[in-house]
Amino acid sequence: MRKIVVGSRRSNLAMTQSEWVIEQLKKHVGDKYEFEIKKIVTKGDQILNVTLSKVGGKGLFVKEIEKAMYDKEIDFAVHSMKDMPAVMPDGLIIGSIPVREDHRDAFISNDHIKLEDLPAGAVVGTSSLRRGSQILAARPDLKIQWIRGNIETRMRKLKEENFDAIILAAAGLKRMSWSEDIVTEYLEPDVCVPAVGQGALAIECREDDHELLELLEKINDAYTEKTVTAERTFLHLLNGGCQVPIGGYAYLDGDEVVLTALVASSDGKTILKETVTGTDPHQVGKEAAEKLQAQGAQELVDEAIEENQE
Ligand SMILES: NCc1[nH]cc(CCC(=O)O)c1CC(=O)O
Repeated sequence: MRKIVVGSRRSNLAMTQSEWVIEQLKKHVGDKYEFEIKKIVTKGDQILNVTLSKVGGKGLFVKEIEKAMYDKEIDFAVHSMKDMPAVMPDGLIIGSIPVREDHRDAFISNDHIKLEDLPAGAVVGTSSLRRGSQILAARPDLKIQWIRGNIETRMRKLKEENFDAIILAAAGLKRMSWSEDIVTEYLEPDVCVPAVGQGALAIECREDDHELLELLEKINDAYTEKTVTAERTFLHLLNGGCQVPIGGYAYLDGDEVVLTALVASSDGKTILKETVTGTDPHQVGKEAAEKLQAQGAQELVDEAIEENQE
């Protein structure tokens, strides 16, 4: 009997996600395999008081885990899709994309005041340029203040510090079984385009582990894979890391992928948004990138990268 070692960040969300994946796999393998979770501390988990975009962005959460995979200390790792770099390192692949959780952002305010009813000058906490930008586009009279920490920490800061509202991914709340009562409203993509891949998981493994790949294939979700592929193709072509407000959300309408893609300025004054439809997710992602580029998206990305290097 083969023991499969799952590498996981030690946060509650990461552990919950890893456990969820193991549960799904067990439905297909019976007791043919044994699973074990190995906790790994990443740089991103250690640096808590700096804006993520300033310390190198997404790669921070995955490097140590990838090393453990090369060294065969672990066999696969469960990541939030939105934390995955656009390009996979040599020898590693996304072996499976399970069914997506809720893709939306959840708006959580003190006294359950909705976004449109917040008084002028109210403070919204987020560490996401994408969320900040779209909130300011809808409500230029609000203030965005950076907030970091896991869900528990942010909820505590909402109550104890000078925040009127915070925004969290609905998926994280749902996976952690937080009551929906804490959510004031879910922001639909027409108000706040989610992060590319938000709510989806990526299972990363060695590309030559064919036995494991065959197993992971069983929990791959074709709908999620297709839509996330369109979103990630768009992200990759615009070369947008965490430095620029960027978002993308796709769903299927019959055979067709419908992708809404966004690139914006941090102050929310420039919002470039396009919706593209087609049957080939790569083509749809590419077309969305081209359409936004034609509107000046690359300039926004380049400006943001320059600002970040100062
Ligand atoms: N940015 C951090 C992060 N990465 C993944 C999730 C959980 C949601 C998901 O799976 O997309 C979160 C929390 C959040 O954005 O509120």
